[in-house]
Amino acid sequence: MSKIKISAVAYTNTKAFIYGLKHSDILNKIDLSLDIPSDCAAKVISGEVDMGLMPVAAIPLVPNANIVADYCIGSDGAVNSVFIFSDVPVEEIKTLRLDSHSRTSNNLAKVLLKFYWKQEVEFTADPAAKTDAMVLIGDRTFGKKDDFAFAYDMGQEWKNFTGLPFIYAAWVANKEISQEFKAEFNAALKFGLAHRKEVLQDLPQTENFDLEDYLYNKLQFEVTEDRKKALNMFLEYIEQL
Ligand SMILES: C=C(O[C@@H]1C=C(C(=O)O)C=C[C@H]1O)C(=O)O
Repeated sequence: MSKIKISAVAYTNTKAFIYGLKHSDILNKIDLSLDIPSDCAAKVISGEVDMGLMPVAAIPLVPNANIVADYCIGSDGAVNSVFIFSDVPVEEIKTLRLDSHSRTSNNLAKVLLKFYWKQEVEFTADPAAKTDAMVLIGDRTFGKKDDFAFAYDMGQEWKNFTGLPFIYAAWVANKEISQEFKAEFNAALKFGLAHRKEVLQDLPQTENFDLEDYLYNKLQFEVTEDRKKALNMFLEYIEQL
């Protein structure tokens, strides 16, 4: 049987899932690559891999997209790794630099600025551009919150806007995946989440950042009904951008 090709996010938020996959027999049935989120999306879209933990904003671009696991990268309010960092308060943001690693959070910033804060903002993907504010996600944000005049946690801002939790990345396949494989995959992810203590022990200490709080409280990993509702709402907002 040929192996199922999988791309997963290379950030700390995915370490428990990777721990689960590596401590399960499923490891022999998959071909796993770890990538930045925008590359996960590109690989699932192009068919280079069969499934990936990919930014949900890219789901509409995936042929035959289907969510194949009960777990995700989510939050209910603040997530502490998805930010708009800004020199000015949000009402004064005129220009914003997007994060080349991101697909979901770049769109979340656009949705929040347009529909929640009602700001007209010019966006750029040029990493050298000088702007009022920028989107930054993942491990590169750890401990950076106090370096900026304003730090907007977009998980929290989405909750303020909609009252809902959020889902940043989901396990999405571009083809039919067997029930048997899905069950084994879910069990491996669940095992990893149950062993976050071991995962924490292996992580390098990070200054000004509470990794335990991040892995146990800020990040939430279940695909709940409210999170699905948030996903549909988010994708509808993206269509109206
Ligand atoms: C919570 C996070 O969620 C992520 C944000 C993503 C995005 O913005 O496209 C994609 C995958 C997740 O890693 C994070 O990276 O900090």
